[in-house]
Amino acid sequence: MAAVTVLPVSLSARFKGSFAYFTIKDRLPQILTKVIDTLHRHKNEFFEEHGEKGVEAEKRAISFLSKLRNELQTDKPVTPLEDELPDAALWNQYLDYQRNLANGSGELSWFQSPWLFVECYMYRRIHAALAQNPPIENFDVFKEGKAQNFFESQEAVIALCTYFQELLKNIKDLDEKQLQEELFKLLQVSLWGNKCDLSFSAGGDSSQKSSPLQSLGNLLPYIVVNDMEKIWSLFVNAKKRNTEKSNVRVDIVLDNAGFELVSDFVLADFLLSSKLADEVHFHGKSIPWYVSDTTKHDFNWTVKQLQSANHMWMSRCGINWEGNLKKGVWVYHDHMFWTLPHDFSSMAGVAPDLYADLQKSNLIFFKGDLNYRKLTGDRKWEYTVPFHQALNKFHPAPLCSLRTLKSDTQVGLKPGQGEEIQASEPEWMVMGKYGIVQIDAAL
Ligand SMILES: O=P(O)(O)OC[C@H]1O[C@](O)(CO)[C@@H](O)[C@@H]1O
Ligand SMILES: [Mn+2]
Repeated sequence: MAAVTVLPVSLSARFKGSFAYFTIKDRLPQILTKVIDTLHRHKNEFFEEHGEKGVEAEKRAISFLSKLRNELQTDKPVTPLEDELPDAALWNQYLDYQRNLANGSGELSWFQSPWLFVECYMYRRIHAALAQNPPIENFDVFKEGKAQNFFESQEAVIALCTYFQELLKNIKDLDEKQLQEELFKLLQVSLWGNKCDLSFSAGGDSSQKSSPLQSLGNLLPYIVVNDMEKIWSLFVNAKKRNTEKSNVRVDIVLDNAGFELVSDFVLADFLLSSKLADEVHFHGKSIPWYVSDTTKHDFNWTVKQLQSANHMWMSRCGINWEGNLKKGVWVYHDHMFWTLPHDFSSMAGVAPDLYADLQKSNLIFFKGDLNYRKLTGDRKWEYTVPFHQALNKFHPAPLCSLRTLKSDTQVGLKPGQGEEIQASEPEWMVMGKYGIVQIDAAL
């Protein structure tokens, strides 16, 4: 008989004093308040664009959001979605599933439910507040914040683009060792780029201020799982095996727009320019999500911003990247699954088309904290549980998480390692100071 794996409990605000508890109690209401303020501030714009209809829609959206905030703060049951958006049925099935898991203990409230579920649910309701209210249905309440993060990171973007364009000049002459070193640097830039998300700071300033390359050495000790050597082996093996027959494909499941996205673009460009890979597939969100996550609009906007920048190397990057998209060696995808509440172990069942697509990849990078939570099911794992086990059969292809820790779940540590860091820095799992480059692949 096959062994049945017992999964640990889900993180949840029902554990008073936990990070989930503080997130739901403090941070989520703050985010909702900011969203409401944003809509207020755009009232005139809605009027100018759509007349009275625009203002009425804004009022309806605000009242829907105030009701949502009230439900959250008074720990009301999580209610089925009432809109007719294409994913509503899947959401409501998931809500039923969560209710059944709770052993029919009645309605599932905000503070009693799994954290991952209610947090995703809040963003889905924010989306509904707009999507149900034409003519402002396409307004992205987080757009301004994402743009601001990009502009405030300008110096870091310039430093990175300049470094990269210099590197490209002699990339053909680099030997294996040097290529490996450059790959490691750009992986780390993309990893630390994940510090710059906006839901963590509840929409406050979180831009990249210093030069992203200079500090890498100092940050190295904070990478608590470092599988960079394995990534290198994976590329070397993939090249050997694939020679002329088929392309080496890398996928990047994106996280935040702003500096992090630029760091992902640079990594993707490096993989092609160094010929370690032949095509890169990016996966973004189809609705505004977790304040700073990348949508198709953010993706294209960022490439355009770089292209038209008043700085030679920035614009060179933007022009090259636009070219990559036109040539089809860079491909942007979005899929409804990324904004469902399910963890990734359900992907093969819920979104078999996406799973099948990812199976074509030689290596999938998952950026950021939320993706890590979804990879590992957002559970109270022991630190030493192997990553492969926590993935709970999710394995479309070799995969790697590039994530700074902003939630209290972490697997794949050495015995005693977690306890040791905890002793010197009790908040280490939630402060965004530590990071992982964690791979699951048969090498
Ligand atoms: O952009 P990231 O790295 O996925 O982080 C999202 C953040 O939102 C959270 O879900 C907190 O609300 C944390 O897990 C994390 O801090
Ligand atoms: Mn994010």
